[in-house]
Amino acid sequence: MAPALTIAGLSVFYGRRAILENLSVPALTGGSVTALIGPNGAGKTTLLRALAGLVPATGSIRLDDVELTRLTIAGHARFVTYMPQALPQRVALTVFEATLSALMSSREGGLSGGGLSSGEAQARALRTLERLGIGDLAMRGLDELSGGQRQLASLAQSIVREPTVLLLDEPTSALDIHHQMRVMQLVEELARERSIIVVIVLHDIAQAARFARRIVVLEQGRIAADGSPGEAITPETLARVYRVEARVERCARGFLQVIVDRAV
Ligand SMILES: Nc1ncnc2c1ncn2[C@@H]1O[C@H](COP(=O)(O)OP(=O)(O)OP(=O)(O)O)[C@@H](O)[C@H]1O
Repeated sequence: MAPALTIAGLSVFYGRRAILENLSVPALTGGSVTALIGPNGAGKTTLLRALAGLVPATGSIRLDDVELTRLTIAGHARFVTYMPQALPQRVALTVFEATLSALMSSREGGLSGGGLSSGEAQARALRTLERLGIGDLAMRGLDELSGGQRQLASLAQSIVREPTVLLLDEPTSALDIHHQMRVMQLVEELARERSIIVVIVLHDIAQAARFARRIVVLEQGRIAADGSPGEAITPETLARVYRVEARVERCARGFLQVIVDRAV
């Protein structure tokens, strides 16, 4: 059965300020992508960090029978991989070495790489780079990559682990359109193939609608909409949450398109 992640009554404070207050999200299930969207400062990164166990939170985050809020950071890492927006990758490793070492550390932590031989682990690391279209960067140093290439290398390190829950914070923000599509296609395929629960923060609403089966719209730490792209992305929601006048239309292939006319 596909895994399910359920958030109930979740609160996160920075100092005395509530960033998320009593937030509940019905089960996010493995096998498809959920996009988390919303304006700057809405609390999207804070929510991902709470799910990854990186900020203190009260309330409940259940992954099937496991209460994640009771686990240590290392305990979280057995189930959850989080790719942050900022990429601290000025380290003296090649792209291949960094990908392999992410996979090996996940093996120690009990993730899906657990039963792999070192040959199989190397093959999986290379296959991940190839699926992301960066096989040619395998032997390049992380410290000699462009911003977009570094983002792709960082993604490789997250997805190679094939965690139960994959949290990606704006993973396509530095990428050209070819690589944006490639990443989103791969993430969607991996979710389906491995029943991974993928939660991805995106600012590109059309991209979110194209690849996510479910969209959660966050506004000032609260859920403003939650549903299929057609349910969650409406001119009314966009006006209320983003303060824009926008049209939501379907292209010839049936995908939602958002045409923003002006900020209001
Ligand atoms: N370390 C921190 N200390 C205090 N306040 C913080 C901290 N990190 C974030 N915040 C505040 O928490 C709120 C939510 O921030 P968060 O980064 O979660 O928003 P976001 O939705 O991811 O925004 P963006 O789209 O701009 O990345 C913001 O008001 C921000 O100023």
